[in-house]
Amino acid sequence: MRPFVFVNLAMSADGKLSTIERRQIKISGNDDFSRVDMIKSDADAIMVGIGTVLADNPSLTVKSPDNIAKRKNKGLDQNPLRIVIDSNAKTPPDADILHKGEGPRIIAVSDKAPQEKIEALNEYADIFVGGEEKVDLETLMEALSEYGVKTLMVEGGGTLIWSLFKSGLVDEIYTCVGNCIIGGENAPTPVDGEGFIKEDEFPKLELLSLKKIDDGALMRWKVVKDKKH
Ligand SMILES: NC(=O)C1=CN([C@@H]2O[C@H](COP(=O)(O)OP(=O)(O)OC[C@H]3O[C@@H](n4cnc5c(N)ncnc54)[C@H](OP(=O)(O)O)[C@@H]3O)[C@@H](O)[C@H]2O)C=CC1
Ligand SMILES: Nc1nc(O)c(N)c(N[C@@H]2O[C@H](COP(=O)(O)O)[C@@H](O)[C@H]2O)n1
Repeated sequence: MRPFVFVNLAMSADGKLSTIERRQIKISGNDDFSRVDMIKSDADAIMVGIGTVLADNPSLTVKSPDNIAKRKNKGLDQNPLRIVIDSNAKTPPDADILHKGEGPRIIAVSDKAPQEKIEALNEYADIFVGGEEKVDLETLMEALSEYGVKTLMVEGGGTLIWSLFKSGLVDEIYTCVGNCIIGGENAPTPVDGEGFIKEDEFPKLELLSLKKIDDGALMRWKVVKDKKH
C-alpha cells in the first residue's frame, strides 16, 4: 500500500524550474498560488527534496486563512504532514519548514546519516531511516501509508521527481507553465536525474485537463500505468 502521489510544479515556457543559480523565483501568478494552496490544504502530506530546502527554504505551510479554517473545522492540523527527503540529515535545524506553522514533520534520512545530526533534527521532526545511500522511497511510502497518509503532494525538485518517476511512484502531475523564458542548460527542470533512455521506459501520460491560468497554462496529467507504446 502507498499513498496517492501527485506532483505539482511551476516551470517557465522553456521548461525550467529555476535559474542556473537555483534560487527561488516566482514563475506562476496569484491564481496559481491560490490553486496550489488549495490542493496543498486538501493533501494529507507534502514532500520536497533537500535540494529544494537548501535552495528555497520553503515553509510549505497552508497560506490562506479560509483553507486553514477548513482544515481546523475538519479536526486537522493547520498544515499537512511536511516531509523532507534528506539522506545525510543536512536540513538546517533553523530551516523554516521546521519552525513555521504547526503540524507534524518527518525528515527521511538514509542509513549513512550522522547520528548527531539526526538527534538535532529529532527535536523538531520525526525521523524516518531507510535506504543505504539514498532514502528508500518505496519503503517510505509504505510507512506513510501506515501513518495514515492517503494523499501526498510532491513540490519538487527535479531530482526527487526523477526518482519518484523511476520507481513508478507518481499518479498525477500538475504542470503550470509560466509566461517567461529562463534558459541555461544547467538550470533545473521538472525531471532531472539520469533520465530515461529507451522509449518503452518513458512514463506515459494522459492529459486530464488544460486551461489558461494567470498569463500561462495549467495542465493536469495522469500517469498511465503499465502502458507501453
Ligand atoms: N518551480 C517549482 O515548482 C519548483 C522549483 N524548485 C527548484 O528546484 C531546485 C532544487 O531541485 P533539486 O536540486 O533537484 O533538489 P531536490 O529538491 O529534488 O532534492 C534532491 C536531493 O534529495 C536527496 N535525496 C535523498 N534520497 C533521494 C532519492 N531517493 N531520490 C532523489 N533524491 C534523494 C538527494 O540529496 P542527498 O543525497 O544529499 O540526500 C538529492 O540531491 C531549486 O532550484 C528550487 O528552486 C523546487 C521545487 C519546485
Ligand atoms: N507553484 C509554484 N510556483 C512558483 O512560481 C514557484 N516558485 C513554486 N515553488 C515551490 O513553492 C515552494 C515555496 O513554498 P513556501 O511558500 O515557502 O511554502 C518552493 O520551495 C517550491 O517548492 N511553486
